Amino acid sequence: MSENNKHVNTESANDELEARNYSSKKYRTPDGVPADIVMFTLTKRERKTVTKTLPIRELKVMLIKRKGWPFAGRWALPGGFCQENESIYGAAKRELMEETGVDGGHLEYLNVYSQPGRDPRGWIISHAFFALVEEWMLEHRQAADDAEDVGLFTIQEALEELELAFDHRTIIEDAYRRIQQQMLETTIARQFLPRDFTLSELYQVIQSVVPDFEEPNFIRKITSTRSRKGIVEEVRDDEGNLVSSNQYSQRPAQLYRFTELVPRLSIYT
Ligand SMILES: Nc1ncnc2c1ncn2[C@@H]1O[C@H](COP(=O)(O)OP(=O)(O)OC[C@H]2O[C@@H](O)[C@H](O)[C@@H]2O)[C@@H](O)[C@H]1O
Repeated sequence: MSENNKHVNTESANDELEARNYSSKKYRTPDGVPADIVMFTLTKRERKTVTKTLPIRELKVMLIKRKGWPFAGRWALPGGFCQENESIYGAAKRELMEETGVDGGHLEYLNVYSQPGRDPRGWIISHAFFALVEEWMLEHRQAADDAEDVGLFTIQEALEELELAFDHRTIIEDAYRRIQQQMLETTIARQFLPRDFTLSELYQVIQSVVPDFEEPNFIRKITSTRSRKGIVEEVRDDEGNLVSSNQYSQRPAQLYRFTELVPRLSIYT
């Protein structure tokens, strides 16, 4: 036996011994690891006006009223405990499926919430995600056994008017900041728009998530500046003619769609 092999054998014998003597029971471990989801949707209501105009779009967050202790009667994010045989992402996906009946959609990791005392039941570390879902997905939601009531709230209502459970206010604040940032730096607006849309609709969607967004040269910038050109393209019919729509305006407006291009914005360009 070579010196090298001898070394490997002793090492694995040591490992085996250590594995046999190891017990995680000797240590204090968390009492639970839930996944919480901030589910955002953009509601769309047609206005009752004579002239054609854009519908009212509002960013809403879905909350569930808790039935039992802790925080009975308070509004909370949908969430549930991760089981031993699944990943945290898997638990979040399962929760999203239970709440919306839809498999898929935009689900993204937000942050971990581990402040001691955040859950009176013990050492419970929550991993939060955010999801962008379409309003119709939430309409089909059946109230789950553990939920008393479910509601869609504006961010202002959720943060300023409701008494929320656990540290869910902080989670919602963080998620809101994240989607505002993403709305300005990525093409997530596509999650809230039909495939073909006008640039006024895109502008409105951005503003409904980032209310202080104002760009007087929006159309010129999105269609012609070097860093943004190629993110959206004009819709054309089979003959190559431009397609427009007068659904929300008196005069027909050009339709656009997002391309597959991933914008790489730099602070230097
Ligand atoms: N410590 C625990 N670990 C694993 N499963 C548990 C635990 N406590 C209860 N459960 C199981 O989970 C079920 C409760 O599930 P939910 O109602 O989904 O959980 P909830 O009470 O809402 O707890 C999740 C919430 O805790 C917060 O820390 C977190 O932010 C999340 O919103 C119970 O019926 C029970 O079967």
